[in-house]
Amino acid sequence: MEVTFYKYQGTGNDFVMIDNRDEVFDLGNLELVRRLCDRKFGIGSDGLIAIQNHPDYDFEMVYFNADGSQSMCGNGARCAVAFASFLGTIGAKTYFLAIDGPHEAVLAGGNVELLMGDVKEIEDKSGDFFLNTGSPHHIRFVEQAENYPVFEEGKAIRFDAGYAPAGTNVNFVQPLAEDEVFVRTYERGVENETLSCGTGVTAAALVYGSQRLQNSVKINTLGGKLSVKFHSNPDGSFSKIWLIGPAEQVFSGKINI
Ligand SMILES: N[C@@H](CCC[C@H](N)C(=O)O)C(=O)O
Repeated sequence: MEVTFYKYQGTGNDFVMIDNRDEVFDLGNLELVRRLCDRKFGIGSDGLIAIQNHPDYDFEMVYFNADGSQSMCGNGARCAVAFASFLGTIGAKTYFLAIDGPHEAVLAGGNVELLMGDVKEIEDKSGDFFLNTGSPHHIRFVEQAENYPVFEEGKAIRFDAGYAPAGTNVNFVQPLAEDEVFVRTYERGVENETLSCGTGVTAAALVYGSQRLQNSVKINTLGGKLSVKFHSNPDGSFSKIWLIGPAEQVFSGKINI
């Protein structure tokens, strides 16, 4: 069967996008997900997203990492909103469902502004930090992210016994100014560094912003710029967390599945 796919990228985090409102794509076929994401034998991407109809929301986003595992994807969700807009199923504002629950998003000035789920707490990990922004993230501050061995160190922390069996994504964060950081991320499920990770930069912004008493943090990644705004609560939790940045369609095509 021939299926039309679309390729999207959000600050270099790239996704195969499928319009699955007619449910032609079998979401149980993880072998197919892995093949489509494969950069040699398939289309090539960090993950695959299917947009589905849902009775209570504008749409449901179903996200898979390139290895077929599932979690929340911030950049993917921004791309899914841009895709839903391209399909004409939403206006400038939307309310949709992802694996971690409901999200609002706004299309404004070429960006997609995504309301992330509330975050309960930041855990101290002997000078590093851990928090869940829809996906699990380890945060380590480094002086020079540019030359840091992100793959080697990231892989070691991702598979550390302390995070087993689920594992974690790992972010290396270099402070640039009181309200600005550079972030490089090793992603679980891609098992490599990606050019940007939305839930990762959100985690980095919450940790850095709460240390510097900033509620808005500019983010630089290898794939481009994002920003994160949030509200810090007295009990250590965070709410009204907005991840803001570009999301664009790169190309579309047809593939036999
Ligand atoms: N790239 C994503 C994160 C995707 C999920 C992650 N790899 C995991 O399995 O936890 C993002 O933009 O948030």
